[in-house]
Amino acid sequence: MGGQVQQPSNAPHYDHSMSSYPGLQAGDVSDAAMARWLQSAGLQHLASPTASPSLDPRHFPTLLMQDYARHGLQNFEDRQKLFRLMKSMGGGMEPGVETFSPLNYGSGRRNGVDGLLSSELHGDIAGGILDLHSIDDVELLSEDIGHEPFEVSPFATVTERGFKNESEDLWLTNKVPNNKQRSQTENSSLRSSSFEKEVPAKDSMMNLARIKVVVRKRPLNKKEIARKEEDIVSIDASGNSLTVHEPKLKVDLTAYVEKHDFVFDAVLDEQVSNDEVYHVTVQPIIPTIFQRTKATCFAYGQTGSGKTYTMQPLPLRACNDMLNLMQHPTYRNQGLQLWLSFFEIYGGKLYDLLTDRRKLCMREDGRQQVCIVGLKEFPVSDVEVVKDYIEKGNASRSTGSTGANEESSRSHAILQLVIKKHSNKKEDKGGKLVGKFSFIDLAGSERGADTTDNDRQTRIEGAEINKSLLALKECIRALDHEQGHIPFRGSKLTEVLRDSFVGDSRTVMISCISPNTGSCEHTLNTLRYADRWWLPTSNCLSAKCQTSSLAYL
Ligand SMILES: Nc1ncnc2c1ncn2[C@@H]1O[C@H](COP(=O)(O)OP(=O)(O)OP(=O)(O)O)[C@@H](O)[C@H]1O
Repeated sequence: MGGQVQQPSNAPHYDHSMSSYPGLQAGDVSDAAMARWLQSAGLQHLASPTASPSLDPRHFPTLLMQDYARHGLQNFEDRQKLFRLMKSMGGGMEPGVETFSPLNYGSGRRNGVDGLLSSELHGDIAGGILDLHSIDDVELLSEDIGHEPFEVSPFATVTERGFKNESEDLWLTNKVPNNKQRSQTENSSLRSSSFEKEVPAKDSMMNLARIKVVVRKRPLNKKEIARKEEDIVSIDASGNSLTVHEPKLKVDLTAYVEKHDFVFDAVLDEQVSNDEVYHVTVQPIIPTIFQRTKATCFAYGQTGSGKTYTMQPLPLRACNDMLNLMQHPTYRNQGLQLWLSFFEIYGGKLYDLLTDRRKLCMREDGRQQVCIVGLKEFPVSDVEVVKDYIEKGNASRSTGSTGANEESSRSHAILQLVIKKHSNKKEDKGGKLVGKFSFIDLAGSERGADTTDNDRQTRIEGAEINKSLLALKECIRALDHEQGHIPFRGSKLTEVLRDSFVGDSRTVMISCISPNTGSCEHTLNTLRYADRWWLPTSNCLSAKCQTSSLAYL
């Protein structure tokens, strides 16, 4: 995979200043030159009028970004070639294969494809693709809140300057903060909450991408450094692309490095703090929870790649922001209450992590709403209490030792924060659901393949985990393709998550990766898993949709 694509000497030169899109305009390049250029990347069939009658090669660079899915570029290898070709158009692209020399790639920053991908294109990646069903099990807040709650807010102007600039912009533009922004967001997190005095405008809330994929790279750990392992993951200065430098051997045993490029909504390097992860991923979604949204944040990745490290602080911060937002005049007298529950899926069964691992039962009601019978919800009005719940729940998780992590999670842990609206009426026993945020620390992605796991129980666990991760991917893909049938029943995990994917939902996936040479294969698998969520569909052709569709190997 990822073979070398050399830009031929007769390749057309693209003047990036020519248009808003940094490509050429129709007619600038002859068909023959374009054909040769495509041929050089193994994409000659795209230049052939018979292969794709409606594709005019002269428009090709523009189409790459805007319409390629319509023109048969769904083939995985073609997309890979296309991506490399585009990257070579961006200039400064090194050949895909380089002679291997031991060096630390992780510390270097490289020019990537950012010049090709406008900030606009980085935005609302998959708008609408999950909005298949509307659900009616949620309680709308009163008219003035449910419809235009923020227009009359005296804080609206402040919001434009405050919230939007600090957090939402990071979300919308998919930029990882630079050092200056980092210190600003760090400071903002030290203020107890961005939402204390500010509520974002409804429009800006609803403009948030429905799905966001963020990659987080952890630093090399002591063992890896002691083994003199290399850091083989370099992150581009643009903050949304990375390169994996895979060490390989030729048949004649010559060492070389194969480069694999990926583009995501955001890529966070090893220096990024948990606070920054929160600002980039979860924080912008918090206000939407008050607008009947169901949000989900996953951490996916190999054992020991930092999923738990990444996920643990997020609900705590989210609680803090939610509680602060509840105190805002807009919501203060609405009878809202925050509830917390924490359970795990282990071996296809559900256990309550806050009530001594009591076994739970999942049921569907007549409206196909998921209900976890026996799951205890705790009211939350103080962040300190949440800390205790998280610690208690994590201590109850099924863990074991693997080759990669001594305290490895063997289950999917799901912490849910639910906002309910309570009335004084007698018949209002449990309150009506307003919105929900699920935080999911998935079990290690490679559990079935860890060769040091040689006891039967661990292998069975691994098989179950792999099954559920596959099911999760299938569901997202089905939703993405707007297929009528969503295979939620493929695993307990997807059944439980069913209501979080339909209706007005927001999903953030944080792919955690280990940077060491020994994890290269798992790292590539993690990045491919995250990427393949984004297969382009005919209904997902907005310009903003294309960026992530190009994030593949
Ligand atoms: N970004 C990071 N910065 C510093 N240390 C980290 C980072 N990410 C992970 N670690 C450390 O790496 C180790 C493994 O992390 P963690 O337990 O979160 O992995 P995991 O992906 O949850 O593993 P598993 O799937 O086996 O549970 C921990 O000791 C953790 O503190």
